[in-house]
Amino acid sequence: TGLSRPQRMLKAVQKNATKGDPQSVIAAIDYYCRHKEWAMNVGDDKGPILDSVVSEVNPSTALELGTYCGYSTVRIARLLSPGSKLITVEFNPAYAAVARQIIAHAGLQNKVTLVEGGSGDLIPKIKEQFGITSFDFVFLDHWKDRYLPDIKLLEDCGLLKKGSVLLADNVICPGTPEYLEYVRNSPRYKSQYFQSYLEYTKAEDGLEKSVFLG
Ligand SMILES: O=C(NCCCCc1cc2cnccc2s1)c1cc(-c2ccc(F)cc2)cc(O)c1O
Ligand SMILES: [Mg+2]
Repeated sequence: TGLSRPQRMLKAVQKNATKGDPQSVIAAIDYYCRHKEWAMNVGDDKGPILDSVVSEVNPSTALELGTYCGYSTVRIARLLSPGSKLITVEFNPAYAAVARQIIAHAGLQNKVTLVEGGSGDLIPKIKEQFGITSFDFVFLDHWKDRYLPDIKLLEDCGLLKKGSVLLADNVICPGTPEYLEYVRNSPRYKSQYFQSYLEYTKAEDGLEKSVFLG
């Protein structure tokens, strides 16, 4: 059966990107996915919106749910200040194996902790395992029907504080209707929609930024 799609993407990164240069890793993945084969990275339309929110928050502690091949992990980690930490969670071991190599190719492995497992199982263990009291920034990009239960879990575990910023991918396509309804109507969040496009396509998608009000 040969290489998987993530493995083919990794080969394209190893061939075309400069080791230790996150921007070249991002460019190599975007080129591959736009011209060779589509993949579910946040991509180069939504990516700059992600960048601007991360830069504005400048998080000391960040959480990413849904690593996939590490594209958004690299986008986030390259913007973190020295001493800041990104924890990224991936359910699929094969994806995680590729992501580790892509993150390492970008030279960002010291800023990133990749954890394998389901978000529902891992979130309650984060405080004890990583000594983190709360997250300044959370990027949601995993199972779309887990966005809502998982932010409630983050609240219940005391992992959000006043001012914590949530950024959710795919709120239009594939869509996260229950999540959107909740964050847009809850008095505990101030929400804002950033319209964009589904990665590497002309279909509409967007990111929802929600500030936790405590
Ligand atoms: O499913 C998507 N992302 C989630 C992968 C779920 C794996 C994980 C579950 C889990 C549970 N716990 C912890 C960690 C994790 S990681 C996804 C799909 C599309 C898409 C696909 C077809 C299409 F026609 C149009 C859009 C676009 C996107 O940008 C996506 O992000
Ligand atoms: Mg996504």
